[in-house]
Amino acid sequence: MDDITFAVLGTGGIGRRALEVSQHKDALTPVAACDRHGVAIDSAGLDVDELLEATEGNIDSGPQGEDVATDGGAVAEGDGATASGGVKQHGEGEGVVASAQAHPSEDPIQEIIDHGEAIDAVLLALPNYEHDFIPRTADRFVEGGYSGVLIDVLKRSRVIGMLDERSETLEQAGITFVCGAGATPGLLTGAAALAAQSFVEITDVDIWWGVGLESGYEDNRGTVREDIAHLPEYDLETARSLSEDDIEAIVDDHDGVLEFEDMEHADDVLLERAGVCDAADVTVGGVLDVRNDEKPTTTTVRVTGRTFDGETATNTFQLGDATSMAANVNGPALGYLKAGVRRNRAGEYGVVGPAELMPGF
Ligand SMILES: NC(=O)c1ccc[n+]([C@@H]2O[C@H](COP(=O)([O-])OP(=O)(O)OC[C@H]3O[C@@H](n4cnc5c(N)ncnc54)[C@H](O)[C@@H]3O)[C@@H](O)[C@H]2O)c1
Repeated sequence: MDDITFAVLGTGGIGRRALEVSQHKDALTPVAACDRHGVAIDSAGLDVDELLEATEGNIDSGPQGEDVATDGGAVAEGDGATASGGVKQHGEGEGVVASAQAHPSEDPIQEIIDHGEAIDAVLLALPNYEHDFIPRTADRFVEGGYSGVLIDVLKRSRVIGMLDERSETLEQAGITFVCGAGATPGLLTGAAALAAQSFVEITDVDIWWGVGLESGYEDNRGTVREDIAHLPEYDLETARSLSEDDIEAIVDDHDGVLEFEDMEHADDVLLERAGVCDAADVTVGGVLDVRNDEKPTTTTVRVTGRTFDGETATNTFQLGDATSMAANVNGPALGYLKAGVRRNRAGEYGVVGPAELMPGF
């Protein structure tokens, strides 16, 4: 496969690690990266080591007032450090602007769109507090004349429908949109689609994940906040308005271990749109331990079905306990990105999920 140039929108917990993991994948050249404060663009390839080093301990994470939902995204100087989202601010400049390759921007996403012709794929590692933030960002790429791959690692089922509504527009623009392509949904959805191949009828898909995040906690506060929204007593709106102290109090109340059941994770609709099973047959839950790096439970996908010759069985897929969330989100996201580029170059446009990039059902 020829070289692939790509951009990362959002250099938070996920986006930074995506840049790092890309150094270990063949033929991937990161040419642009932005957060809500600024943008780094170099068509010859970003110096990832410099960018990561400069932004170490300087992650601009979490929601900031209303700006997360705005199209531009930039906020006034100084806003971030005091906002509820909490900027880890140890260097000069907020977020990505601490890198010598980056400059402050009023509208960093637009700057990347304006360089779209030189970018084969764009990974959207953006927050998901506003359900339509990622779909609206896709609209901006269409309006800006972009034709390439867009890929996200979103979690919520309802966003997939919003992307589906845009399928025709994306197709006409020549965009291949790979949605829900992180770990879950993403890697585990693809694993379920593969495990389903033994069966002619699927009765249940059960996804149970474990994440130990002690050393990654600081860098992944955005994800922890979004996960809190899945607890029965919270929703996206209430989770978004929590202060850092509120989040610490919730974590303390649970002794650092948050357990989730029946999560609204898009694995369900992504398996349904691939024809594997009904969304209602898919359950997702898991355990997040922010005080240990060891996983509190082994991540397991169980696919139960009936074979053509009348047997009922369960195919099981497990992740190794030593694989981190960063490894399980970013390896697959970049792998799916490459699969998306292959489709795009073959003239296949529109919305596609991770299960559709596996053997057909
Ligand atoms: N599918 C999976 O397995 C999986 C796993 C983990 C995280 N995620 C998802 O990944 C996403 C990112 O998570 P994270 O922990 O990196 O979050 P984060 O809060 O650490 O990072 C978000 C980044 O987006 C930037 N941003 C916000 N608004 C912007 C704007 N308007 N313009 C430009 N940049 C903007 C922020 O500055 C920050 O750099 C979340 O939606 C999370 O749910 C998915």
